Amino acid sequence: MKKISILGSSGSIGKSTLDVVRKHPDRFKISGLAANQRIDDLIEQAHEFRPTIVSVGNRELARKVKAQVDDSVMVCYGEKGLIDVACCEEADLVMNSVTGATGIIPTIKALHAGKDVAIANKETLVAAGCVVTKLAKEKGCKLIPVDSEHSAIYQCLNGESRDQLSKLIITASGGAFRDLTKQEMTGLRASDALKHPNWSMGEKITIDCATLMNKGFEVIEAHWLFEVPYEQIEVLIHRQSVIHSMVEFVDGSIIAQMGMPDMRVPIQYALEYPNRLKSDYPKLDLSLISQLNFEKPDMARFPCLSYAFEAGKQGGTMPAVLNAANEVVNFSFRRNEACFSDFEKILDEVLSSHHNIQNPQLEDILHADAWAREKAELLIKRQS
Ligand SMILES: NC(=O)C1=CN([C@@H]2O[C@H](COP(=O)(O)OP(=O)(O)OC[C@H]3O[C@@H](n4cnc5c(N)ncnc54)[C@H](OP(=O)(O)O)[C@@H]3O)[C@@H](O)[C@H]2O)C=CC1
Ligand SMILES: CC(=O)[C@@H](O)[C@H](O)COP(=O)(O)O
Ligand SMILES: [Mn+2]
Repeated sequence: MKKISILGSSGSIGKSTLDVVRKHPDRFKISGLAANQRIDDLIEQAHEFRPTIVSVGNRELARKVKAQVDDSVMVCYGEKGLIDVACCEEADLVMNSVTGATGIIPTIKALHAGKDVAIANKETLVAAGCVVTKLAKEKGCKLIPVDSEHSAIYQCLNGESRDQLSKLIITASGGAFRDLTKQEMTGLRASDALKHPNWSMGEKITIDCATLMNKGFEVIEAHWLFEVPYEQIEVLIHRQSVIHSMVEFVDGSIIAQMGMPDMRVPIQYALEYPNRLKSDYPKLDLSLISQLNFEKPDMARFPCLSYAFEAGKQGGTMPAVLNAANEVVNFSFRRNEACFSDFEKILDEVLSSHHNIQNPQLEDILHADAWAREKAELLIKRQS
């Protein structure tokens, strides 16, 4: 039995992870669960999966949870609670599926505690990839990709020699605005951006898909996970989201991983890696798909993708700044306090006024993150 702690159990990835666990009671057991605000979901999960520790966003919510779960369950809260769940003694593997830079410290603490981490929380790798990947190596812990593209690449690289890799090809649906001109995108709101063509996910990532920032983050994520230079990472729009990503080798062969757009597949692969378990998830029937389309991304319509390539290449604290400023604009956009064109404008302004620090320590990253949030918030306030 592998014991798993889930950070972000009330979210989209968290719930899909619990569904995988539910389907394989002989293989997985839940040791800890952490949510933030959605305590009703967490309480229900605690009743079903019987973790030894749970955590929620604050003390008041923890008090409510305590009154409704078994006495034996330890109930924590806040930043420390998230860390306590990540480091709980029982856990063999931590699924990090919180959103945003909140995931950085719990990932680091889990690795320090010797846990393998299944990493869905891409913002941790974007902002602190240098620190986290180095630490995982030092501690001999696995950092297993959950993001569908990175799981695909992980599978394509299985058994291959790294020096024969020629490039990674990360596929992208193109997001909700893929068929619109730049002009048509200006007036659009969060409710429009939330209509992802292929995947059902949390709101923050779905908005990031509409700006192609999600794809930009995935480029940086791939750079750190697979130690591949940015010049060897390509993005390809593939509107069906059936090929989850590809790897090209020096002989010109391309290996692709395919499947239905269902996150339970990469999640299950991460939980059971390097083995595969039987599943009853809907299978891909290629005879029902009349065509697979591919096109180059349009950086002029989607400047966030080029910001990410640029920030990744500059390295240092630049990706942390990009991530933090994006979190602020994304949040404001969802509250109708920023418009779609603010992603381009505000991120450009924050990035160009940042004094980059190369080879950053964790403190430099956290400091850059805080600086970028403040700067982006100020810019949004100023223009409204
Ligand atoms: N959804 C998907 O298919 C994919 C997601 N990812 C990545 O996985 C991560 C999660 O995405 P997704 O599941 O869609 O997001 P959701 O918004 O659905 O879920 C986020 C989860 O994180 C929790 N959370 C947020 N902030 C805190 C905090 N401060 N402390 C504790 N818990 C917190 C939420 O708690 P609560 O709801 O209780 O407030 C919720 O459980 C993101 O980094 C995303 O980029 C990557 C690939 C695919
Ligand atoms: C499911 C998943 O991995 C998401 O990160 C996905 O990549 C979103 O789709 P697009 O970014 O291709 O729109
Ligand atoms: Mn993805």
